[in-house]
Amino acid sequence: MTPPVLEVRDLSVNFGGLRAVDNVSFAIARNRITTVIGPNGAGKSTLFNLISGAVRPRAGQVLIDGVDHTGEPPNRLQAAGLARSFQITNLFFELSVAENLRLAAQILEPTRMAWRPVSASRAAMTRVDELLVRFRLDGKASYPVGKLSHGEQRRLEVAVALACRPKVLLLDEPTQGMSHGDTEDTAKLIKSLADDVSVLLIEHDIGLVMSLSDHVIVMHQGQKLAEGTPTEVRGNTAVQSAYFGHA
Ligand SMILES: Nc1ncnc2c1ncn2[C@@H]1O[C@H](COP(=O)(O)OP(=O)(O)OP(=O)(O)O)[C@@H](O)[C@H]1O
Repeated sequence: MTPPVLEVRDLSVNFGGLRAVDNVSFAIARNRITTVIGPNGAGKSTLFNLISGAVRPRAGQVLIDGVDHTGEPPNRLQAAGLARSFQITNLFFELSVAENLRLAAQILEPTRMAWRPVSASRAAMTRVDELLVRFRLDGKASYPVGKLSHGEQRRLEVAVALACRPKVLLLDEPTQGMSHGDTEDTAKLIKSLADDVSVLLIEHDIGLVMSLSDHVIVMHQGQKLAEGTPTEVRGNTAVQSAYFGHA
């Protein structure tokens, strides 16, 4: 049987006396959108930090395609197929849109080509062109990132994360701070990503969660409170009282 593309088993971490993530286990399905929800402080970002190698777990395992990658640094996890989008913070604002994508896509070049200038990297350039079109940034390829709108910067951020053709993409609140129109566009874009990549998302906009997700994981006080389809989760009384504020 094919293993899940990403699985976490009994993942835990403490910050001082606080168990920020407490024995959390789940698997995400291939080419599906799985969303983590939960009130502020529930442990969602910490869970992402554990999965992406930013924080080492105290216990538990992170498996990609059935292989244990627990505690590996982000670059090793990226090589194993895991990418994370960082809310604009890893864009180079003074470089152009295309240059940002080229740098991220450079990893697709064979190692023996690594010394060549970025502009001579055929595999990377092909990927950049694909992403520019797909993310509707082709008209702005030569713009410095600092000149893009907030919505365009967020879109570029996701494109940069996808440049290395990951198997799993972690997206932390991809629509935060966006206008209504940009949020709708981004939702459509994320939906279309699942053709190529399995997506794990943190999102607060519950309308978006319900329309976008194939599967929802609910966190509360560091623990997994429930998981299921959006309808199952919404109908769960424990989730209603912990998250929606009524039962
Ligand atoms: N580096 C850290 N050191 C100490 N405590 C931390 C650290 N990171 C997170 N915490 C604590 O761990 C708990 C979980 O935080 P986390 O940011 O993962 O929650 P969250 O669900 O992502 O919340 P939000 O929706 O507000 O972003 C919180 O009580 C937080 O204060």
